[in-house]
Amino acid sequence: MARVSDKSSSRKDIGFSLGKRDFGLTVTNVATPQRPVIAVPLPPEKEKYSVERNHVAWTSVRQERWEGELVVQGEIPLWLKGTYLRNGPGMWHIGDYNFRHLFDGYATLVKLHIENGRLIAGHRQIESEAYKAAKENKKLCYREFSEVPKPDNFLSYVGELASLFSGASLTDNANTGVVKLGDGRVVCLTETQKGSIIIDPDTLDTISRFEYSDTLGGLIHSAHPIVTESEFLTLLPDLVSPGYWVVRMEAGSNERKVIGRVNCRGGPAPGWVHSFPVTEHYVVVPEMSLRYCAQNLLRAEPTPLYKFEWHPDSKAFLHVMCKASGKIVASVEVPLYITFHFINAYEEKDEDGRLIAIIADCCEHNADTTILDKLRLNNLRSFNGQDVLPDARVGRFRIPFDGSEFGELEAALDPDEHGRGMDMCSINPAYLGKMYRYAYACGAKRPCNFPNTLTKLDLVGKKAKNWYEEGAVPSEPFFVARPGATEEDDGVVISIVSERNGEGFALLLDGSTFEEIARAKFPYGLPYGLHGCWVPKN
Ligand SMILES: CC(=O)/C=C/C=C(C)/C=C/C1=C(C)CCCC1(C)C
Ligand SMILES: CC(/C=C/C=O)=C\C=C\C=O
Ligand SMILES: [Fe+2]
Repeated sequence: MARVSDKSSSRKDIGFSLGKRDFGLTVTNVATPQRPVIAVPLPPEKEKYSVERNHVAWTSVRQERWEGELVVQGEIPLWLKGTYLRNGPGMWHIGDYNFRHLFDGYATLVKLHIENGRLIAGHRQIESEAYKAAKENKKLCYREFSEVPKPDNFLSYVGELASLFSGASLTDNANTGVVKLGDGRVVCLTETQKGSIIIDPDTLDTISRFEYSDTLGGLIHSAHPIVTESEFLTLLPDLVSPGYWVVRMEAGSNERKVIGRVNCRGGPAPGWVHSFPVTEHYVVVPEMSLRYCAQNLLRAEPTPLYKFEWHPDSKAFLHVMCKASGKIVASVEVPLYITFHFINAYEEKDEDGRLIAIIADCCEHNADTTILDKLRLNNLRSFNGQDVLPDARVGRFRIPFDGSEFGELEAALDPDEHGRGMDMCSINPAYLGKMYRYAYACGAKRPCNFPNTLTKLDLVGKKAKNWYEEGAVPSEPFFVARPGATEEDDGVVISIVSERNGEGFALLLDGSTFEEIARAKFPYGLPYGLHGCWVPKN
């Protein structure tokens, strides 16, 4: 078993209790955790799929924060210097009250600081207003993805029902992703604009809310902006006059400026936009037929589609906007689709170098909305060996530039290559918006109820290579390129794995061979997390 050294045992314990269930948080001394690590014995073979209620992936993080050095098995390349940060909803209860959906949890940031082949890890809760209010009042005070405060405490805490429309009751629980802006600031994000929170990548301290200094307004945005050294691009859905504002914020600024606007072509509201892709010159604006729903926003009890509504009759579209002019240069109807995550996009040229189409790839759930409800915690916690994860594929859109009304959607490779599970993708960032070959994602080794493999996709060779360990739930494989690399897959892939026995480890795979190069055990398993970023050390 890996040893764990603790470099912060003198830190003061400022544990607190969220209601009756005591978290005993902020225990930084891992040698004497407040609760023993519960080593759940592996069930006998015949019962190996007995209901997994206590998988650490779906269990609230056991301490508010921890930091220490991990023992590394294998070898971390010496060129890898920096901090991997991963964000995600890691605390799913307030006292005895349990949240329902994976996306409801309060944000848990994890760091892996890597230097000279050594690894210092840590995790910490983000001090959003929503989290602090829950701690102080021992109850839900803001609207989360599916959770809504009960009228009495909601009214007493925030004031009035109209606060929904002003945004005052919406959460700022920045639990989806984390990005490093071109100016070095590190920001945690979710789908509400107020849930943009600057953190310190070394200490994981919450610094302040990221205030957008413009007057663009709106309450929500895409959870996945496109961030480069020079800019931050995002989409602001307009729920009043259905459409999307495409906006750009220069590195170093807090002011977003409008590039252009897309009006929706179908339905009563914009389609949900969790992410979107760009090419070198264009922004692709997806209009899914899973649309925001004002009625569902107001509901106290979630529906199986949460804040959304499925409108297949309203059709599905992809719009292409020129980044330089803001003009819409193509807008096509496409087959119905469901995606959280676009992978990448690029411009297709003919032999004379003329642009003939845009190719956009995503993790596509076969236009089946049930994936959203499959991510309910009760479902995730009740795996009993049944193969209940709906099929997904790498959906490849082709948007022709010849004035056609329709675009195409096909699987980019045989979905059986990755067990027909597909989500949580990354690419080599140097290939953003460009023709690319490789993507890394989570696939499925069936039977399963959640993606359980790390998968390297070769979109040219139409093959996938999968990493799998029984009972393991790995998070998004995140690619970090080797400085000076000339091959697309020359780098490492980082993931954090939660194990069935309550343990967990950081895992490094070689980006090219997809073989394990190192792993380092945490003192205790961490809950599942969503998206990460890399903060290089120069
Ligand atoms: C964790 C993740 O991937 C998504 C989180 C999404 C959230 C928190 C969405 C919140 C929303 C509301 C609280 C009301 C308005 C609609 C919507 C943006 C879905
Ligand atoms: C984890 C996930 C989907 C898994 C499906 O197979 C989606 C996460 C979305 C938010 O980031
Ligand atoms: Fe996401």
